[in-house]
Amino acid sequence: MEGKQYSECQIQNFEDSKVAVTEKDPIMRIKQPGDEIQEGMHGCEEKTTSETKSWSTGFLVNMESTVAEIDCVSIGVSSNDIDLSVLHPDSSSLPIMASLSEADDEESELHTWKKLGFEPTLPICLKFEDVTYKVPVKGEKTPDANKYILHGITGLVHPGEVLALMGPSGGGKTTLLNLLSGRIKLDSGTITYNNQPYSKSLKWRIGFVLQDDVAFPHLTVKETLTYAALLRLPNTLTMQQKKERATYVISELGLERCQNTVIGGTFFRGISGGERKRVCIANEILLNPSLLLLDEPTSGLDSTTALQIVKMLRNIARSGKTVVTTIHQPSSRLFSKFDKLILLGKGSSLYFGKASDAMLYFSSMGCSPLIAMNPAEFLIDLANGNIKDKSVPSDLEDKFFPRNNSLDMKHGELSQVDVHEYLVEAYAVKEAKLGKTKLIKPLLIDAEPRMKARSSTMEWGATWWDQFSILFRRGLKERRHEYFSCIRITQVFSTAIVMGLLWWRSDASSPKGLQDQAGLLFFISVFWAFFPMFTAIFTFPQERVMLAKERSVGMYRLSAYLLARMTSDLPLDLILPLVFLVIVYLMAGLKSTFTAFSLTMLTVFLSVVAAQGLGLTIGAAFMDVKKASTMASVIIMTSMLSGGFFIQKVPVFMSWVRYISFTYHTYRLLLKIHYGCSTGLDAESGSSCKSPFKGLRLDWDGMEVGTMVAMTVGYRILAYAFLRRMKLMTIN
Ligand SMILES: Nc1ncnc2c1ncn2[C@@H]1O[C@H](COP(=O)(O)OP(=O)(O)OP(=O)(O)O)[C@@H](O)[C@H]1O
Repeated sequence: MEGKQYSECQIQNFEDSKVAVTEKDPIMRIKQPGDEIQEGMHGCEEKTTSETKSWSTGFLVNMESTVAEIDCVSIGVSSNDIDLSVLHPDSSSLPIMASLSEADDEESELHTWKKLGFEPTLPICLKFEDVTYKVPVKGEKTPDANKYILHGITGLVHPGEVLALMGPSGGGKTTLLNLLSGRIKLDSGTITYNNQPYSKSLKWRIGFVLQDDVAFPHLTVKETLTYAALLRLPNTLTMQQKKERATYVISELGLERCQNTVIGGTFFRGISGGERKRVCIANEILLNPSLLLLDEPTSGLDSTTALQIVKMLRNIARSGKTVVTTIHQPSSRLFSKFDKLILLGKGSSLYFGKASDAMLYFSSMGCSPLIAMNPAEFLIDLANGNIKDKSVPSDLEDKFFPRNNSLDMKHGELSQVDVHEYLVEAYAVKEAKLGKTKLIKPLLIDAEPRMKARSSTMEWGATWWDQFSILFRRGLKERRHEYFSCIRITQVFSTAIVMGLLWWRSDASSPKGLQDQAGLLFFISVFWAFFPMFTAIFTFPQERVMLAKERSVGMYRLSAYLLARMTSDLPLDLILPLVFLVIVYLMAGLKSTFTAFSLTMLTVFLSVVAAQGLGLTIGAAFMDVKKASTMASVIIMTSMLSGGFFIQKVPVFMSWVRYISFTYHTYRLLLKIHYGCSTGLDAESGSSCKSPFKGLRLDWDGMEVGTMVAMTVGYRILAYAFLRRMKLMTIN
């Protein structure tokens, strides 16, 4: 097949997608009789003059019939994009192509895709040359002990193309993708976007779909995408336009059927895996990125769903975007959808070029499948150094074996390392022969002025207030299940009823009864400090990944998020204590005046928000539920013991502890509300208010309230500072 696999076709007229094709080199051999049926690949390189567009194409199609030759390839064309299908100048002799109907489907999909009312995308030509990345080896003392994850990777992808990064697990695909996205810094080599290095302005133009992308499990697909649109799309669009964009993307990605279904999580079902991947892609597509990077968008999906996703990516690319995706084990049909391919093995490049040429490249060095094999399987095998069921290149044989060994013996003896080394060397020779500059000669795209022009206007998608209100609404929706969570409600109800029964109609007129009631008030202080604190501890560690992801794409300000998060939690945090107190109050017979009840309620609210602040701070400081809860239990113990109920006479050097204990302040406030300022002067304490408790002043001085308010605010400021630090750690 060598030498004849390209045809030069010129398009002279492309009205209504009808094209006239003039063939300069009419023979393109697709399949020779007796060959295994090969599944299709295509690639194209566009050359544009003022009058005509021409492509040199390499194109193989699925063929059910045994056809020796086909004269030409081509072309469904619209003004900006090309979509290849197979035609023959003499349609009467056109063989039945398995892929024809599929091409028609894609054409119509492409057509609808292009109707997207998005602003034109800035085309990005991504070029990377000699990209090397290494990490220090842990435990090695010498500064030079590094593990090379990528060695000198070179490649190029144009707008309109899909570049696949393929290779075995651990080959370095994700690392390369991260480098291309600007998330991590390369050690040597260059990565350019329209011949410019990475800059902050590009952040808005690059969409990155992570391998295990995260989404809020309790939001529906529509809610997820609408909130993302409201927060991420530029301020120049109205709220209505942003919502319309979300709706449009939902329909374009075929998510209408599941738009009202929740995303789902570990313990409850939501949308399917394929739908989830599409939601993640939709999340990035919303922004109309110029460069879309995807890490394993098809992993865990069945072959039909995976094919749908890759077709969609191809259509996205055809609408003017540059798409780079990692892929594990594509089927041959799926493989045929890629324009370019980089085959990585142990961090080295084994092939870069048109996906359709990959098999030819390896066969040109004498390495072809000996049995029927999916091209992707063949390539992954090679990248793993597995030469079984493949012809062994003579150079490889000569290099590693004496001339008189039999072939079978040789197969047995060839190690994966030998094969890998040979392929790396062979590719380096090819690169040297072709010259890297030729291999990665980019199309000239004069995008610099446009790149600069929009960079400053894309800072925040919404004003601070809008961000706050959107995040507040999203928080309410995401946690609506918690508001009606049976576990929490049962916990509070049952504790209240048990307490009410234990202190049933308690009487504070006797010293013993008074002591019992003080115990009840102390328990209320403890419960409404620890319950909200423990709930708050989980907030940031649980949302850490989501927060880091959303902040890394500049979705909102941290202050807007923090305030929205705190306020959207308040309804539940205030309703539950209210219900609790009503039950306890009625059953336990506490001071039955409206003022006493209202003040008790306010005190408990204050305790809840202060304790919540501490919980948030601990969570933000550790960002790890286990560490945070260990720390919290120590604080709780200290706070409870120094609360003033168990011990009155604390050693002087430990007396300060009580002032940072909110149990202490809450307890004292409750005592003051219920027993303070009864009559006369307290002889023992010298206070103007007579206290029924020995040595305890119960006159109002505002100290407890002041301290609790200071804690409420102070802890939140601390939490903010810790979250800011997390931002520095996780986001470039
Ligand atoms: N920060 C790091 N420190 C140490 N090793 C790392 C680091 N990042 C990546 N690696 C190693 O580099 C290699 C390539 O990792 P990478 O995640 O890029 O592979 P991959 O091809 O994407 O694999 P998979 O297909 O399984 O996701 C792996 O061996 C990985 O353990």
